Amino acid sequence: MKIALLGYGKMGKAIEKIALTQGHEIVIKKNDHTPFDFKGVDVAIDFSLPTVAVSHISACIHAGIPIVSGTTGWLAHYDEMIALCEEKNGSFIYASNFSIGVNIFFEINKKLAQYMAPHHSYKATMEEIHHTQKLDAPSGTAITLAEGIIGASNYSNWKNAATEEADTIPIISKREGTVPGTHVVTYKNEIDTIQLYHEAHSRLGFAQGALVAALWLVGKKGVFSMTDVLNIS
Ligand SMILES: NC(=O)C1=CN([C@@H]2O[C@H](COP(=O)(O)OP(=O)(O)OC[C@H]3O[C@@H](n4cnc5c(N)ncnc54)[C@H](O)[C@@H]3O)[C@@H](O)[C@H]2O)C=CC1
Ligand SMILES: O=C(O)C1=N[C@H](C(=O)O)C[C@H](O)C1
Repeated sequence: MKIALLGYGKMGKAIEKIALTQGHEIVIKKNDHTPFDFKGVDVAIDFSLPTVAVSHISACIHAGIPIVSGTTGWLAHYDEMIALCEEKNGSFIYASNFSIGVNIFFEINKKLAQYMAPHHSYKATMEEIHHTQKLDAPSGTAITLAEGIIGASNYSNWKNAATEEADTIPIISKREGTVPGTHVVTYKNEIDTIQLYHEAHSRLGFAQGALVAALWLVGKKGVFSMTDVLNIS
């Protein structure tokens, strides 16, 4: 496959490394606002900036190029991109986290939230730890985890702060060194504590998952998610 990397930073480079070993070709490495041309591109993968992702997704959909985006922090425009993809009969996947481990974690998180829902004495909290270069907070993964709990319980909001509000999940964000990504979901009452913990050891899982998703998307039309790609849930 001929792949366009829209954003050639830590993730773009990690994806390139795997793609080349599998015989794919990187035909675009876009790292700034310089205009580019999609000629000969089979699929595009966007890992750029929260302020840039929407222009990448929109350009790909208009050009009829399947687009996988892992950039976080632009979700205020998600519904707009879905509508555009449907209108133009495009091909689009967004995932806050492409690793298989985290996508399994997402499913367990939803199931645990269902079990915990009747037990009001437990308070849910979340912590995410990432490297100091990360621009957005909370992480996209933490937002997906919070939405998973909200969809299966009496919680109706999340807040990126410590809060005692009964209907709100507090998400604490920490930025430390080069941490690739750690997420912890905790339920606690006076009697005990239950925790779900995921720690990425490197960016390999994110990069592998994004490449799998990109190859899967070629030839398909519509808006998809990692649950479609991995056939889980
Ligand atoms: N969904 C997932 O599994 C994962 C998502 N991410 C997200 O992906 C995004 C990128 O992460 P990293 O690669 O670690 O960041 P990074 O900062 O290493 O790379 C971003 C790159 O975008 C480039 N860029 C800036 N302006 C641009 C423009 N106009 N067009 C194209 N590229 C431009 C920068 O020069 C930089 O090289 C972040 O939003 C991060 O949260 C990161 C890891 C996994
Ligand atoms: O910025 C990162 O590095 C990561 N971002 C994603 C997120 O915001 O959840 C995924 C992963 O945790 C790494």
